[in-house]
Amino acid sequence: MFGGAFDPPHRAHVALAEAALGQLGLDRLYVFPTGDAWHKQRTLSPAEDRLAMAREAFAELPQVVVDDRELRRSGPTYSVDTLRELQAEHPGAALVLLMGEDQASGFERWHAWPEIARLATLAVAGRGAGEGLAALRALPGVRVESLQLPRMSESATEIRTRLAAGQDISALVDPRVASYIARHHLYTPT
Ligand SMILES: Nc1ncnc2c1ncn2[C@@H]1O[C@H](COP(=O)(O)OP(=O)(O)OP(=O)(O)O)[C@@H](O)[C@H]1O
Ligand SMILES: O=C(O)c1ccc[n+]([C@@H]2O[C@H](COP(=O)([O-])O)[C@@H](O)[C@H]2O)c1
Repeated sequence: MFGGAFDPPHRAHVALAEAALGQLGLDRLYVFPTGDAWHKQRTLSPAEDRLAMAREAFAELPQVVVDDRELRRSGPTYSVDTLRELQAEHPGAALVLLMGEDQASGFERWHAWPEIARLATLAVAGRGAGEGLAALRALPGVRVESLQLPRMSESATEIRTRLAAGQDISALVDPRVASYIARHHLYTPT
């Protein structure tokens, strides 16, 4: 499972998914655009736009299923709820939760994290100096895998900032995502 605001999805998200598919031998990767991101300060772009962009961004990875259930769920989005559902739908499957290191550093603040740790192995991609991974490994009962991929500086924040300033984002996102953003006038001052 790979969850995120995907506001917008960018090249690092896709590289992380590819690395996980290859290195962990995943049969399938469910991508979940977040519904109500209780842990983020800002209001996210509309669900339909983030879902459509995620579908475009991951379109070339046949093992990826972009799933809208977190967008349809009411109340705050908790990954533990999604993992419980996946476990019920795929009895006996070994579940893996992907995340970047910035999320790993705050994992002990996630809702019901000990249950998440029982339900899934956490696979973490580097994004900082390594302290997020160390913090995660120090938590009791957490199974951690480290994904090997070059450090990528892309962030959705940078993309939104560049668009607001009228700058080019073509190096940071899939061309189909760039086209969706342009057609729907996303992230530009009105
Ligand atoms: N450059 C990156 N390297 C590694 N992991 C990343 C990177 N960008 C995003 N991720 C991970 O992808 C997941 C979804 O991230 P999200 O959709 O919030 O993107 P973001 O670029 O972090 O967004 P924002 O800048 O708006 O906070 C998170 O687990 C995050 O850690
Ligand atoms: O379940 C939680 O409590 C929880 C707390 C923080 C983050 N998450 C999930 O982690 C994923 C990445 O979050 P973000 O902020 O990087 O987009 C996304 O699927 C969030 O729903 C989940």
